[in-house]
Amino acid sequence: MAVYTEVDDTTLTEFLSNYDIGSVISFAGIAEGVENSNYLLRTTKAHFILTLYEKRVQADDLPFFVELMEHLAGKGMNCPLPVAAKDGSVLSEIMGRPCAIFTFLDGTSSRFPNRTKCRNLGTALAQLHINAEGISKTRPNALGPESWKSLLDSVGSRTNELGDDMLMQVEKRLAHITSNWPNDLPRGIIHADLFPNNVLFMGDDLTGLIDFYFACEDILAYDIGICLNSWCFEADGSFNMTKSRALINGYQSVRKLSDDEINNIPVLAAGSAMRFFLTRLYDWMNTPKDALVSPKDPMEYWSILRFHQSVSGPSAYGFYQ
Ligand SMILES: Nc1ncnc2c1ncn2[C@@H]1O[C@H](COP(=O)(O)OP(=O)(O)O)[C@@H](O)[C@H]1O
Ligand SMILES: N[C@@H](CCOP(=O)(O)O)C(=O)O
Repeated sequence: MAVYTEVDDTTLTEFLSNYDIGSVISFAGIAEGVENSNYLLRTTKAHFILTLYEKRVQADDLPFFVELMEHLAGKGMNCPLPVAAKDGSVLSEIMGRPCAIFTFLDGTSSRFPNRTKCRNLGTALAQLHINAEGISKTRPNALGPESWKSLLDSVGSRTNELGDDMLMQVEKRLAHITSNWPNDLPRGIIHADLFPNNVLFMGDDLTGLIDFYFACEDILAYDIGICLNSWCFEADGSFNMTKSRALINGYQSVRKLSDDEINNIPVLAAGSAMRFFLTRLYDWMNTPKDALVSPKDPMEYWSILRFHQSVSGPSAYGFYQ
């Protein structure tokens, strides 16, 4: 379960005395998630989420994430709002970790979202891209293409534990992606981790976007690649073009893609698959066997990557049909 840092009752009570959010009814660690520790905090006033930042989140980036969530919520998007303490601050510290309290969003995530949810996700993604314009802070993508080679090198020959010649194969595919990477597509703030577990629904209605801790400035259409990979592949590894078309149509109902963006979808989706393959590979090799959180399978993203490098063009995703 994703609770890396336990919070004891005395520390919690002292911490909450800085907020005007009612008295605690219950406080429990949340099993989902892999990056941070999250607690569901129920008080006499409302439900909240207490997040303690762990692993990949840099404390210096927190003001950007907080501004982004406040900015998007201000534009009417359903994303968590940071809750200010009595002194007006939203970022704090507990058990030696940076932390913040957020509003709780209703809804549940789906492991295998249907076509309607895919369309609604596409619409929300485009709204996020447009609504994020104008925020004052920015953040480069710490996990962008220029970071991939050093991530792979940090695992090195242990990559071959995944299969014969795996290191060489990854290097070859990585070189192919980076040498074809587009550098003149529209850029903006992207979510960069909008997997189904980070999107909440009631029925098929999208009720919330969460987990903005990989958000950064990058190619907008790269975010579509991330979503195609995490929303449109079935449990058996097959690509579902009906879902892909729905996602893309939802996106384009808000923000039209240029031909240049569309033609680059295969390489952007392959790059996204490479990024998640590499972080999963790193975690696979570096997570202690007795850790509370199980690392995710890198090979799932290897097979997704191979799909994108085998397609003949954007029609494989439902474009121009
Ligand atoms: N604001 C929120 N409202 C409702 N549930 C939330 C909220 N933030 C987090 N959660 C719950 O906590 C889980 C883990 O959160 P997440 O941000 O994905 O963690 P991590 O950053 O560790 O991946 C989510 O799957 C969701 O169940
Ligand atoms: N989505 C990433 C891992 C990050 O997990 P999250 O719970 O923060 O979305 C992956 O699947 O590799």
